[in-house]
Amino acid sequence: MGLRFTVLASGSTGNATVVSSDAATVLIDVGHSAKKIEELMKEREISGKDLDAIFVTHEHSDHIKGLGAFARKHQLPVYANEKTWGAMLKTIGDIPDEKRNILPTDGVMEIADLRIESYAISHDAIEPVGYCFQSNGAKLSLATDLGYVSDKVMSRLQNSDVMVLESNHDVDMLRMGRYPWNIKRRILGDTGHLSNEAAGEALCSLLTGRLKRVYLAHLSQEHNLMDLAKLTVNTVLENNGFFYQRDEFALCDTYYDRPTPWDVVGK
Ligand SMILES: Nc1ccn([C@@H]2O[C@H](COP(=O)(O)O)[C@@H](O)[C@H]2O)c(=O)n1
Repeated sequence: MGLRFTVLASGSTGNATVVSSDAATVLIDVGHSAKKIEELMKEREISGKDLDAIFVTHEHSDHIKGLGAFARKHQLPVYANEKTWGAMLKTIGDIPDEKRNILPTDGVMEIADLRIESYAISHDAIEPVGYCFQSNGAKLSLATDLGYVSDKVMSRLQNSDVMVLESNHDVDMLRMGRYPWNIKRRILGDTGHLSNEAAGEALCSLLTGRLKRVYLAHLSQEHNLMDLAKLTVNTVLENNGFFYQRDEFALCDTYYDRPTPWDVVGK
């Protein structure tokens, strides 16, 4: 096997993803209570005992809500960059020194046969990152909570087999919606969240023959619908000359309240 993964939950109410290679399993973000994360994992027939480590993208509560309790309960090592550690320590409570690991913002590390690459993203957290995972020739990339896809980010995402990509909002729905203007400006800004259109535009530069599936993620419950996100992404792709068959490439759903099915990436 290359990799397998499940997005346990995705959206501003809580985020968590499990990624496994043959010899390692990691959890990325713990954005629900520890109890809820256990329940979501149980739905995919895994538990905290199956994990080797936790990786953190950034300190916003929808990414670290249950981190401290979950890491302590399962005595798991936690990886985050230095600034993120500084920003989240008060919230997550005590993590023993031997379980605290500082990961470079743009770095690579290995756990058994799982290669984990972190890369800087543009979001209004102290030093947020995305992650790419590789094993046995398979590559999975996670890119959510980013205001825009920089050239540097784009280069990290190239050659992915599968991606989890933010498609947070429909711009018109957000503009007409009930959020206060300062929040709308934040979401639409360079350190906010990717719109459906922006996700489609990013995919125009990423859709090589290798990319087989993109999970649209971190959808707003206020300003988006999965069908609308898919329609918009597809329209952007088609307007840019990208037409594909269902067996060549697919846009897939994530959910704020339940896990995606296990997806196997690569052989
Ligand atoms: N009153 C609110 C509502 C949302 N946010 C933040 O906006 C972003 C998008 O949220 P969605 O639920 O619409 O995806 C996200 O970062 C929320 O935390 C806010 O700050 N205040």
